[in-house]
Amino acid sequence: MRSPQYYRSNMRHRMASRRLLFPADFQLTHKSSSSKSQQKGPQNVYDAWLASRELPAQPGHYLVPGAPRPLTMENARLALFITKASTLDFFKVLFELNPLRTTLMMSLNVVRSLFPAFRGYSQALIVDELQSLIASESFTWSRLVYLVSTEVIRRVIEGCLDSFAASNENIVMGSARFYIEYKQMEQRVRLDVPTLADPGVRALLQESELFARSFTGSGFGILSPLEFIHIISLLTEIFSHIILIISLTRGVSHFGILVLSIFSTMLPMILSWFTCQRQETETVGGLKEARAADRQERLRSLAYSDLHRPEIALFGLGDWILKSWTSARKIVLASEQPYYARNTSILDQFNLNELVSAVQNIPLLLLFQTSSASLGSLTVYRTSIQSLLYACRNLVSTSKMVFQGIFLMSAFTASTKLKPRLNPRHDDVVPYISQTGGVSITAKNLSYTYPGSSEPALRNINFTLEPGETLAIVGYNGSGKSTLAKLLLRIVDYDRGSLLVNGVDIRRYNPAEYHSHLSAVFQGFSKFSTTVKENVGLGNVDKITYKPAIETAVHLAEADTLVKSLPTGLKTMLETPGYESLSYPGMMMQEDTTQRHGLSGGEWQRIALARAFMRANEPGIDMFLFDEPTSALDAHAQNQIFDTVAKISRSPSGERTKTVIFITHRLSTARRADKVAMMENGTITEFGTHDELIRKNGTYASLYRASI
Ligand SMILES: Nc1ncnc2c1ncn2[C@@H]1O[C@H](COP(=O)(O)OP(=O)(O)OP(=O)(O)O)[C@@H](O)[C@H]1O
Repeated sequence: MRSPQYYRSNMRHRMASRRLLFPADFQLTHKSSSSKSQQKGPQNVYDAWLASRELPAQPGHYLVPGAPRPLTMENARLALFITKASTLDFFKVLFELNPLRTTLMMSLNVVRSLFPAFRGYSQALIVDELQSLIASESFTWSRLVYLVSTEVIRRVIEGCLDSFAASNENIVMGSARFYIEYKQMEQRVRLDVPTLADPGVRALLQESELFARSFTGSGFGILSPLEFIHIISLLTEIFSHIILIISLTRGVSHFGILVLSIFSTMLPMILSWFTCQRQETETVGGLKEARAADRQERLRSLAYSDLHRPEIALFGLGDWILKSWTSARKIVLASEQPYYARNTSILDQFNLNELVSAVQNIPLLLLFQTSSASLGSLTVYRTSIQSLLYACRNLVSTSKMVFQGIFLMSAFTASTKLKPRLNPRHDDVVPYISQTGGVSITAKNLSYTYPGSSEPALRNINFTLEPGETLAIVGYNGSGKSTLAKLLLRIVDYDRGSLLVNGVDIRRYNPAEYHSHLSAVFQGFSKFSTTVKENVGLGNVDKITYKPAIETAVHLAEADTLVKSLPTGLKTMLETPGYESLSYPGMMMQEDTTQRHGLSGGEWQRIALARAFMRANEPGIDMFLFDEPTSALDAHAQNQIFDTVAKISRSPSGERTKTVIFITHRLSTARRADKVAMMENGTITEFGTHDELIRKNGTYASLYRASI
């Protein structure tokens, strides 16, 4: 059983997240966990989204992300609220992406919805003409040929219009998809570790992702919000059929006609089942598109990956990811156009079912030759009934989809308002100003508990570091060394105490700006699924294509011999654990002919060091932080790396220019530092120079003696 402290700690994190995540219009109050039961309605879209997920009669328990909302009065009210609060704005944004084409799309949808009624009328004229021809003494074809030709021309025009409307719709949808996906990616790369650790944020982003995928024809296309337009055209269609039926049935006993109409509805449905069988899975794209699809997916998973989040933040990779993804995505989207065009050819508009349906009129002609009602009227009536049935059925299913789509859209809208939790309020931001020699750090009573943990990982951390000093953090496993490093690098925020960097509260720096003055190697550093060159160059994206800078970094990390030994040197594609190439739906699978090369733990460590050293010679880099940078290196290599670090943290004249912090289990390297922090159970128990701590004869001294 969990202790009350656990729940208090959990609650504290949940409430803290709600206070910090949203701007003023998304300020959540304590009622949010049971918002459905509140008399007052939702305050904002997030509230409405959360309330729609809440299980009835179980406040605080939520449907899993993506689960359909039951059709209840309460959910209908929430859907209405969301529609009023955000849907129109959202459509406005989409409209502004492509005003002309969107207007055209909407107008064409309404016009096309009138086609079935026209079609029925046209068929009726032909049938009437046939009837009068058969009944008349003087049989002439001219009028019938005229009507049939008109019908053929009408169908061709209709087919062309349909084809044009479909390709126009495809372009509108394409730009909407791009916008939504871009916004999604943008949010992912901007959000920081604490924001993404929040389960509420995760659920919100998951539903937002489902929404983005609803724009993909081959994904959750049925949930597309553009179904709203479909509803309008279905309503227009239903309306036109009703008008037609009313005008035809005035004064006619239509029971028999109704029965026959329903019967004739069945035949096209059976035929449509058969024609569905011939549809094949189409594949498109060449090598270029396949590569773009592969790269797009790799970048997408990079943007979504929690594993890479710290380095994405630290090295400011957000823009690079977006830029690279944009170019790959555009290639993939362009390759989808021909596929769509093939699917909407004019031939497809000549639907076999409809021709059969027209043929069905001939037996009807013979059957009802004696009826007082015109056979044409009967035909119109029958096709109208048939279309009305289809349209009503479509309306119900489309409305259901739109209902679910509204909630997914609200997740997207609310997610675009998420603010990275580490970003200071606009009024609080202080620009980072470099000091001579490197950063100074003053930590006072720092404490930190991981979300969901009952025990703090750090408690009452106190120490001071002057500019240019070197600090070694040592201690047992799990004593909090890496957590302290994440706090110092502003990857996570502390709960209590204060942390001054250059005399300024670290919380007042813009994290991206602060990160641009640091370089680091994390304990679980990233192994990017790309070339050696990119793996190193990502340490300074501005120079990712500048070979001399990459070669210098490789040299500093003593990785020259390694790179030379690889099959294609810097261009060698590295094999990374856990990465699987994904193909884009509908994309032809290409044989991956590129040989990927695996590296040993120590070799990967050199690549990670080279990445950090990409910033070594950049002006304004004030601190290096290495979390066990040489744990996999042999003693000789380790000494060489520390010599390099000592060299690059000084100017050519020997003055210190960077503060260096390293975490190590090898106490022989710790003695190279100006100061040593000995950590135990989440706190610093001993702090001073190596000699001071040896003289103190405490834990550090005994560990040191044990290591030599
Ligand atoms: N994401 C996390 N969520 C919850 N607890 C965590 C998380 N990461 C670390 N901890 C806990 O925080 C404590 C400190 O972990 P930390 O990684 O800082 O230790 P460390 O001193 O760096 O260990 P090592 O020497 O093994 O690298 C540990 O008890 C660990 O279990």
